Amino acid sequence: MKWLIINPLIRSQKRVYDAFRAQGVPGEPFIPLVGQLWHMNEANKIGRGMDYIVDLVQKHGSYFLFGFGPLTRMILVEPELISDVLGRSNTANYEKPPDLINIVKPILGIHNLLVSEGDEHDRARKMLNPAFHFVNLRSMVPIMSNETVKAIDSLLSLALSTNEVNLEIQMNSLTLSIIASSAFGQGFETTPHAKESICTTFNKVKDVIEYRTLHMINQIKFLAELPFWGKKIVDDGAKKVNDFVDQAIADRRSGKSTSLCAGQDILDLLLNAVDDKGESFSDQQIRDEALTFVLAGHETTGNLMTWTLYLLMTHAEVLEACREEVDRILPNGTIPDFEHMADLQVIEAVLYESLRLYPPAAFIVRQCIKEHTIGGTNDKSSIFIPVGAMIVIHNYTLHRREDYWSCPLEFDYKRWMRDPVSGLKPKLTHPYAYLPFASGTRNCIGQNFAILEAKVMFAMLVQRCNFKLVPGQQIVPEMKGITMKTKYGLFAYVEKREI
Ligand code: HEM
Repeated sequence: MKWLIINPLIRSQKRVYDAFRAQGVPGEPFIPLVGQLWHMNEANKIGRGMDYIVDLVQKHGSYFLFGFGPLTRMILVEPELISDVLGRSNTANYEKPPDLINIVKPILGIHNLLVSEGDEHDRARKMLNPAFHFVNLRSMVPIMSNETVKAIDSLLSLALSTNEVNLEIQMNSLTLSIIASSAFGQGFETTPHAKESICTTFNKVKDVIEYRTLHMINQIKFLAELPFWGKKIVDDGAKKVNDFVDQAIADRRSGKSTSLCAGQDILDLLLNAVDDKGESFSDQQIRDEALTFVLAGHETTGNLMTWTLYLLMTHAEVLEACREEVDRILPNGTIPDFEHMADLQVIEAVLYESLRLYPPAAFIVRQCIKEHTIGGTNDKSSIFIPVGAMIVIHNYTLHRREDYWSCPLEFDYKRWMRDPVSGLKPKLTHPYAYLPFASGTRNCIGQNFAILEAKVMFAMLVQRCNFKLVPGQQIVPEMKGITMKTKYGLFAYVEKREI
């Protein structure tokens, strides 16, 4: 009892709580084991889960303490302080939180970009950074557009048979197809039933992981190891997905399968990546990294698409501006390619604004492993961060701060339009006021891929479909697993647009 609960979940959490309170950091009261979970669940039930934190910022200011179940967290929405947590000078003082590791470990292992630390992470990041430069992603644009054509066909036939369509499910399935086809190539498309079987298994495992995370099972190590609450589904599913990826790697190595595009896909890039000494990744590392891209890359981008379509359906003038641009740059149903991307400026601005109001990664968590001070050493506003402290950078609230954004709750894509002469994006009021892809050494390696993919999908959906929101729905954001989705789905009538 003492080692499982009292020490890790009560004493150590209270120690961190007291260390912050002694410095005058405001916060909600310390309640052992449950913290403010009850309040948060009540807010979630009525669709105010995200706004609950917005309200706490109103109450306490831009940093404060909050009990996420047994775990004490410091919520941070102050850009200057955030820059000290995410910035390069303090990288060595933080790690990813153990609960994130528990969440992803069953399917991705621990040797991957998302959760590895130190030299292992630095090496992999250096080896993979070049792969995600815009130019290297160029060859994958046809995979993105081909998958979107297929998804639009099935979306339209589904709409004919069922009348209303849940766009959230459709968008997540499209982005899963794109990232998996970009990661595994031919085998994914041509092996009989591989695509359906792997996607279904992957989604089933993710659903169980989501359930276990919502019920605090993944966050508490000894609970996560017990053979209950869907653990077998996760273990069996992970084995099936891993076996498939091992086969895809073996087939690519032996030349039995190739990428689905003219150039290299993600699997080729992983196979060809070398470190400073000219050494490659092992097969197990390639498998874990490929699956990490699939997990980190599909739901985030799927949610971006869902929220963007919601905003499009509720802002007629935005739809009009997008249509005008798409019909001019991609006339008569032209399929977008890499060369069109720079010209799709309204489409791009709409996506950035959507990421501001509805960031799929609604918060970023770091655990302090070496004590230090943020906010300047002598300053009255400085905060000493003790070892074990968990910092939550709450993007959803940060992106809605009145002092950093004019009319923060308005959907105004024009704030992101590039300068027509220089082509540069407008300057932010603070570099750490907008963090949909995080920042610093652990920022999102896939952000170029995500923006490219979202531009292709969004431009084609605007070009080829008419969307109308099914009236009477409540559309509210909620954290599910590690991303922010709609609480009840996003239902729309979809029709083919004549082009
Ligand atoms: C709209 C889409 C996306 C959003 C909003 C997003 C957001 C983020 C954020 C906020 C992080 C930092 C997480 C943290 O520090 O805890 C992250 C990391 C990461 N993302 Fe993304 N992501 C997106 C798409 C993608 C795609 C398409 C891929 C892969 C192709 C990807 C791969 C990764 C990986 C591997 C990491 C870990 C990087 C590291 O720690 O070195 N993401 N992402």
